[in-house]
Amino acid sequence: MYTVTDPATGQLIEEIENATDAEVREAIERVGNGYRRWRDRPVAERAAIVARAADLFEERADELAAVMTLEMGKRINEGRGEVGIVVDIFRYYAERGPDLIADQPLAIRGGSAVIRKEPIGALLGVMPWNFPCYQVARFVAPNLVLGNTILLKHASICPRSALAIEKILHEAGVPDDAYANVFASSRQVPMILADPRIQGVSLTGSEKAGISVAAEAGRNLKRCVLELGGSDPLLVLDTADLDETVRTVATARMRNCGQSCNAPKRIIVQSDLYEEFVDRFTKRVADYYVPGDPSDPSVKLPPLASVAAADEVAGQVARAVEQGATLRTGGRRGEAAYLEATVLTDVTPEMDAYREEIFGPVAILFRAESDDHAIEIANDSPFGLGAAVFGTDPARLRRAADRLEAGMVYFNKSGGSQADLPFGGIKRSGMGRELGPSGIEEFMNQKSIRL
Ligand SMILES: O=CCCCC(=O)O
Repeated sequence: MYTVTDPATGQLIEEIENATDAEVREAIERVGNGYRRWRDRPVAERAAIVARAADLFEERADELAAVMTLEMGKRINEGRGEVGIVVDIFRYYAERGPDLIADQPLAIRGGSAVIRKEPIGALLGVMPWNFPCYQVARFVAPNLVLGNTILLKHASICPRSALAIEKILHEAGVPDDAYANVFASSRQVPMILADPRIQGVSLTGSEKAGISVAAEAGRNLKRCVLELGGSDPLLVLDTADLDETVRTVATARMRNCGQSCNAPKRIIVQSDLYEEFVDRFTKRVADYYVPGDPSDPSVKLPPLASVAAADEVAGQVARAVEQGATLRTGGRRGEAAYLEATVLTDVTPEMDAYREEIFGPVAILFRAESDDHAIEIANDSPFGLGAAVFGTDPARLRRAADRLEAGMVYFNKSGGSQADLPFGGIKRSGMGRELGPSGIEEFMNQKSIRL
């Protein structure tokens, strides 16, 4: 069942039946048959359609933000911000896409060749609830410009976002056999991947979902991009302005109610700053991140996306405390899907919280005795999505960046996607890249033509 439940009140608003197997098969057939027609249209036409989609997303930013607030509790202003990134992504691929997929001449021994950049077919996208519009955009925009067609299975708590996105794409001129939303269940994903018309899958989601989709993709020899969890480290090596660093780090951790794969979930602070940092950070979190109605633009801490998500995170916090961590602030569940913003310290490698991802408004602070120690703690994780280093000495920042096991490193800033910068991780954070030039290459046939 796809459901709309307001996480701020717990009220069930709408239920939508899952698609039947016959409906899923019909959708596969549609995007499978539509592939050659879409691929054969000139790239300039596909890019113009993607540019029109950008305009429509921009026009409907308020409407989309309101849908996200209702479905998964996103703060209304963050929803508008998310749609802003979506617009950038569609515009980036509309403008840069045609060049990114132009023939690439290659001098080779004994002659010359050209790398022709072609689409591969119909693709499946399996998308999560934390950024209902952005996650779809970074998969869909490059692939539509390239000439692939798309079957989209959105998260079961975001059916209205899924339909609003489909409507925009169709109104922009994407034919309904080039993009189709399907309310499939996770159990129908293997059947979709087994179909010969589907050539690849992109999943953003949990490690568990990644393992199951990767296994099906492997069994069926389908290409796959996985953007999974993270427990990103943020290193504070030194600072010229502690209050500003504290504010920036707290904002990064609490953004989207802490439900970002690339949020800085482990904050590692040099020992000479540690005590002061912990005090000021705890005060900032306790005073500023007061829970409230996500549709009120002045509210800083919305509910989590669902009661189940809030229960899970509250359970992780309780277990950490049982295992010996210090709870500096927060930790209590509120009504519906609310959970107080939380700060934990004294988390040790023996505790579950040391290694697992905590997908909610919970910051864990660690003390490091040196840069090397900070890097050692940062790398002691099964994940490798992003990392951030804060400091004033460019040489120390660069040295840390060289040694951090992560797909992305940011200096004096934490995460924050941008259309032209590749995004992705290593280790258990997944494989492949989205956004930037790399994002259009994942489902591309780089055909070698020996002239
Ligand atoms: O959950 C991952 C999405 C990242 C969003 C962002 O960087 O803005």
